[in-house]
Amino acid sequence: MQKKSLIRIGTRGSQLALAQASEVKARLAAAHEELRDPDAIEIVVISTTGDRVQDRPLAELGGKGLFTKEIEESMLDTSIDIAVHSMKDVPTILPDGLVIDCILEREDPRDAFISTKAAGIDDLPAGSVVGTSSLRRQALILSRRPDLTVVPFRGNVGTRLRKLDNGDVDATLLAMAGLHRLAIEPAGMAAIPASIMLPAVAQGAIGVERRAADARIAAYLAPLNHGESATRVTAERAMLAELDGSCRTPIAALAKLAGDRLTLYGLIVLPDGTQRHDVTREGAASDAAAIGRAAGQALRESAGSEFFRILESG
Ligand SMILES: NCc1[nH]cc(CCC(=O)O)c1CC(=O)O
Repeated sequence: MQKKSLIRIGTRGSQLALAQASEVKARLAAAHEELRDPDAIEIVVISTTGDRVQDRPLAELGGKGLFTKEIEESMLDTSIDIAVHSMKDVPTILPDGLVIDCILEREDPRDAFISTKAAGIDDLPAGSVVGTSSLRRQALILSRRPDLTVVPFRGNVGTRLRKLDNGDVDATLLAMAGLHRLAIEPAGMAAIPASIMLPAVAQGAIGVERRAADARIAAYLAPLNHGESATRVTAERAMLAELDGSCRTPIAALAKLAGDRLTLYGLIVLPDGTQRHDVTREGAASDAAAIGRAAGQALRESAGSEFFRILESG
C-alpha cells in the first residue's frame, strides 16, 4: 500500500513551475528530517486557465490570477496543501483562507535581453522587431526606443528561443530568474540593468501559499522564508495593490535593501511608451508596506486621472 504523503505541493505543469516546485521540495527535505523519505512530499500538477490559453496575449484575457485560480481552489478543497508560485503572477488579494508568508531567497530580478544581433536595447538597429507579450516590457522598450516594433510572443521559453533562432524577431526579453532556474543560457543573453528596464513587481521571487489555518504546514514552511526577500516583495506588492484598479497598466517596481534601509523604485507607463511616471521612496525596512503604498499613491497622483482614462480606453 502506498504511504500517504505528508505534504502535497500543487504546481502548474510548465517546466519553470516544476523546477520551482522541486526546489521547494528539496528545501523542505533539507530543513526537516521526516520529509527526506521519498514518499513524504508529493508534487501534484494542476492545469490553469493561463496554461490553456496559448493563442492570445495574457493581458487580453483581462482577469487576474490566470495562473493561480485552479491551484488555489485545490488548496481550499484540501486536495493539495501548498502551492508554489512565481510571485510576479500572484494577485495582490488572496482568496479568504489562504496566506503567503514564505518567500524563498530571491533570484536575479532583472530582465534578460536576448539577441545575436545586438548587445542591448540601445544597440538594436532602427526598426528592429522585438518579441514580447508583456505590456510592461513592451511599454518600457517603446519609451526608450520608439522606433522599434514590438510583436506578441507567447509560449514557453523553448518555443520563444526557437522563434528567435528562426529569425521571427530580432530580440526577445525574458526574466533572468526563469532562465537561471531552467539552467538555460541562450546565446546573446545579457541582463538589462534595472535603471533601463525596471522589473515586474516581485520578479524573481518564489512564494509558497498555504491554508491560513494550517499550523502543521506553517511550521514546515517557516525555515524556508527569507526575510530580506520577503521585505522587498512586501514593498513592491503594496505599491501594486495601491494601483490595482487598472490591471492592464504596465507597472514596474524594485525594492533594494541596504541594512535596514529600504529604497523602492516604481513606475507606470502607457503601453505605447508615450507617457511614463517614476517614483523613488526610501524608509525603514520595517515600514516596507507603508513605503509601497506611499509610492503607489505618488504614482497615482503624478499620473493623474487623464493617464488612467487613456489606459482604460486603450
Ligand atoms: N509571466 C510568466 C512568468 N512568471 C514568472 C516568470 C519568470 C520567473 C520569475 O519572475 O520568478 C515568467 C517568465 C518570464 O517572465 O520570462
